[in-house]
Amino acid sequence: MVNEISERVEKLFPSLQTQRRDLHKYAESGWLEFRTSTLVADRLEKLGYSLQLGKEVIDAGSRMGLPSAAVLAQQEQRALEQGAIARWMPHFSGGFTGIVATLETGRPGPVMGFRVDMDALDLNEVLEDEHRPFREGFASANNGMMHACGHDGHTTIGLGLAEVLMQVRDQLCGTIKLIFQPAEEGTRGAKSMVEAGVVDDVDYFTAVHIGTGVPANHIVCGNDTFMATTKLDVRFTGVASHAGGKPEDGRNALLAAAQATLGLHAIPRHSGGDSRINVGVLQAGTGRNVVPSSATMKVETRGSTNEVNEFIYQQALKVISGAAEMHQVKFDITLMGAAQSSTPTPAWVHYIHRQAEKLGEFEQIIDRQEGAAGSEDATYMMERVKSLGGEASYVIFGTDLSAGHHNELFDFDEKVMMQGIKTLAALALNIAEFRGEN
Ligand SMILES: O=C(O)C[C@H](NC(=O)Cc1c[nH]c2ccccc12)C(=O)O
Repeated sequence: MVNEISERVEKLFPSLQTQRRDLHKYAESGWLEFRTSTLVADRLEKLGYSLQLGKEVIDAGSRMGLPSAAVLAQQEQRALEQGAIARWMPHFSGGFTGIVATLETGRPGPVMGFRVDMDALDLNEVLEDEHRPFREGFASANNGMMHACGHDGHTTIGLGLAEVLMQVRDQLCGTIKLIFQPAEEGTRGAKSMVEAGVVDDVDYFTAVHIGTGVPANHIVCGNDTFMATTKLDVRFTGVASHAGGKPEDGRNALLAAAQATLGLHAIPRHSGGDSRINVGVLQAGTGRNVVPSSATMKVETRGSTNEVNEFIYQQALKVISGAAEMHQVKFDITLMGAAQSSTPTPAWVHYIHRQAEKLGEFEQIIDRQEGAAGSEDATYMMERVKSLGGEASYVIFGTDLSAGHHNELFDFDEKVMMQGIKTLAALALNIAEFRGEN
């Protein structure tokens, strides 16, 4: 069985590479994955999956950090010009770029959910010969959007998995659910899929990432370093006035934002775990001799537990309103993204470990590892599945990187996509083992 899967996946490699490079070239940021999602839907339908699309799998009100209507419309147009398949577009229009593909095997068994993400980062790719994607003609054609976190690889893994599982469908049981999620960056998309009920029937859930500093040919079966996080946009609104003639008439939004920034970074640590705070953007003012009447900030809080993050978040709200009060300016806060902390379930991690072992191509198979803490909104899906009694994990496939994640020179060794597909396919094929039915 293992050999059969390996051979099937290896045969797919040239098409996986072509697929990944096409997605890389037409990188699309969160909620703007219009071209990507039409191609994914089309492919999955051709493979024979039943599809749920757009509003069926995305709860409109739970979307966070959605671009403006103008940007959505303009990017939809851009996608069509770049080869998006028009007949699928009505499903995704307006920022509903999510897909769930289901394969009912017709044999009794559990529902297995696999989640991949599809979005690029707001980043300009390096367009120079030192960077392979440019050298080989698949660097991003979209200014300010770049696949610099490997989600082009994740989407391709999802499509490759779909193809292989369909090939071996006679050997599968239960139901396979492939979840293609928008807007992971900024932790904006997963919650809307959870609120649409996408994972409510999933018994065994697995999300994947490539890279993240894990060496090539290593696999982490149960990554558990996720920090809970909240992302806030803050806008201060004051009153402009003559900085020389009537400074007392002004209400200084720049000072409020600056005060808030220092106050945010002075929030105490928490004995319950690690925390982070970052003011990543601060923009204010219009002219040298004008008391600044507007300021905007982009802020994120993180905590190693939901409780620690909640503490930092609540403190942050007080700091922001205190700074506004101090300078007599108005403020409003928009929640732009959020994720939870989550730990995988040990039995599922153990099962993944055994399947990875059987593949016989990993040099190291690790259950968990201490690591640089990042955040991931797949944690919403993991926590929902766990709360309903299911199993969940987050698997990392190591790979050589040309530069770190979120860097303009990021690229990965495409062979990792095969390891990803093989491992996930093995999880589905051998599920009877986990259920103790063998
Ligand atoms: O908060 C975000 O915007 C998500 C973003 N997420 C990632 O970069 C993914 C990530 C970071 N660290 C890890 C470790 C394992 C898997 C995935 C990751 C982050 O932490 O800034």
